[in-house]
Amino acid sequence: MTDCQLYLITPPAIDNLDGFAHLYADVLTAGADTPAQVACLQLRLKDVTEETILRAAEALLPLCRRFDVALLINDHPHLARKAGADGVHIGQSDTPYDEARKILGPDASIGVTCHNSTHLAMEAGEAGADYVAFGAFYPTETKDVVHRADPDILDFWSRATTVPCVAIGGITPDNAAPLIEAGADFIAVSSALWNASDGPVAAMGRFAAVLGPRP
Ligand SMILES: Cc1ncc(COP(=O)(O)OP(=O)(O)O)c(N)n1
Ligand SMILES: Cc1nc(C(=O)O)sc1CCOP(=O)(O)O
Ligand SMILES: [Mg+2]
Repeated sequence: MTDCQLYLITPPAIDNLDGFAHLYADVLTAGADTPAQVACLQLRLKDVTEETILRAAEALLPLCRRFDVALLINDHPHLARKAGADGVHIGQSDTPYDEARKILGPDASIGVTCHNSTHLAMEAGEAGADYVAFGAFYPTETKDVVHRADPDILDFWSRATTVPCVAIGGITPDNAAPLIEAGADFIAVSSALWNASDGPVAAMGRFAAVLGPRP
């Protein structure tokens, strides 16, 4: 039994926004009322203009609202605010937490990358982060990762604090179980869903099976 939920991350490029929005709606429909119900979507577009990010947010936000999914924007607190998104995810080299909080206000969700460091996570948690993210747990082609994390950090973190933790990096339906068992509150997934050979909806079904029944 788990209350771990799915945290989806968009592909780094979306060529056909209408097509992607339809696919996203299908994924959310497949996940609705299942254990894998999606808690969050992070819009993570790289090497695109601010206008492109805002247009994507505008297309995806109504679907997020309809299915009660939080929309977070990667890297850009100003764009998150402009888009009316629920918050931002920032890394260690992005806008500092305090500045992001000033831009977004007290009600926004702000998540912080903490690699494999409980020290970074303590700093983020004490500053007020809504979640901390550990990774990469497995090899990934979505991003060049420097830091690798071990499930033990999830176990330690979930016993020691009440700040939610996200596990990220190469997570698939086949390798997610140790992270869920170790205490991840969310598993963040990109390529295992969007690039699944039998399609994202089928992959959603496999994540639902791994997450098991809700408590
Ligand atoms: C949930 C989650 N965790 C970690 C990251 C990585 O953030 P960052 O280190 O800023 O790297 P980029 O994603 O910006 O390339 C994330 N995006 N989401
Ligand atoms: C965006 C990102 N950040 C990571 C980190 O370790 O901080 S790993 C990663 C890629 C996540 O995509 P996939 O599920 O395709 O591996
Ligand atoms: Mg970043």
